[in-house]
Amino acid sequence: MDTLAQNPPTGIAAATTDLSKAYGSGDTRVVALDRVGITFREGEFTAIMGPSGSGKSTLMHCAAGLDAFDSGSVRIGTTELGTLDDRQLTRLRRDRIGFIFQAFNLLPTLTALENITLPLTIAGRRADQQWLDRVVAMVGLSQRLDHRPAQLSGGQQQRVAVARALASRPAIVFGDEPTGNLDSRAGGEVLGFLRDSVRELGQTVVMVTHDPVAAGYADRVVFLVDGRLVDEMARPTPDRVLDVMKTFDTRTRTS
Ligand SMILES: Nc1ncnc2c1ncn2[C@@H]1O[C@H](COP(=O)(O)OP(=O)(O)OP(=O)(O)O)[C@@H](O)[C@H]1O
Repeated sequence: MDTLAQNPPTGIAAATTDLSKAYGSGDTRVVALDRVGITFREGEFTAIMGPSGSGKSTLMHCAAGLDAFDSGSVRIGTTELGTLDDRQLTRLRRDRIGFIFQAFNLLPTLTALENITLPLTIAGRRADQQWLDRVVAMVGLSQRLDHRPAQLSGGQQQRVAVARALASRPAIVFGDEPTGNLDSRAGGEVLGFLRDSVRELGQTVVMVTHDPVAAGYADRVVFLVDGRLVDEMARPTPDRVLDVMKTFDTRTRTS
């Protein structure tokens, strides 16, 4: 697939416009996303934060083509997800999007290298060896490529998952609490690698997190409350993020 021809550079890796989604109906209807408009620029690291139930995971899943939405639009590059059928959507996810989840989701019988290249193998694509070497070196796994997941620490396993997400050089990488299962040191390493992938490799990364320290690694933080985008912060620090989160606690308690 000639992705460049289909997707001329726009500087925008992904964007949502008036994105809305509700679960259930009648008395049990919950509006998870309420007309969310957000742009993820190429080469930028964005953290999505907000109180529990504010719609973070729903936003990520809709933006990544994992979940259907009710109205509005989502685009990856210049491709509108609403125009794709299931088969095209599956292909877009496979070819253009990288995923990192809280659980590492590695296959236990495969080596680190086989896990990293598995999505390419499934897609029938050859790895760009130079790119793969850079990614593997960046996450510090060069000496451990023959190890199986059980022979790696949690932090190392998540580094394999980071390399797997980057291996196809996707348009955008989505992480759902990627450090949720790691201690603070291993989590800090993984976040450092994600930041390096943005700084050194020009990747675009979007991460859902509860952790102000994790958000401090991002270039900007967007805040959701009750399915709405309510605030945004450039060059976040953990303290400033915490201050904003505290105002949400107060609002929730007094509403
Ligand atoms: N499958 C579902 N069925 C019904 N309601 C759902 C479903 N998934 C999410 N919701 C509701 O939609 C709202 C947003 O949920 P979502 O998981 O996106 O929030 P979140 O900010 O990611 O929460 P958390 O931080 O607790 O993971 C919540 O009120 C949640 O209860």
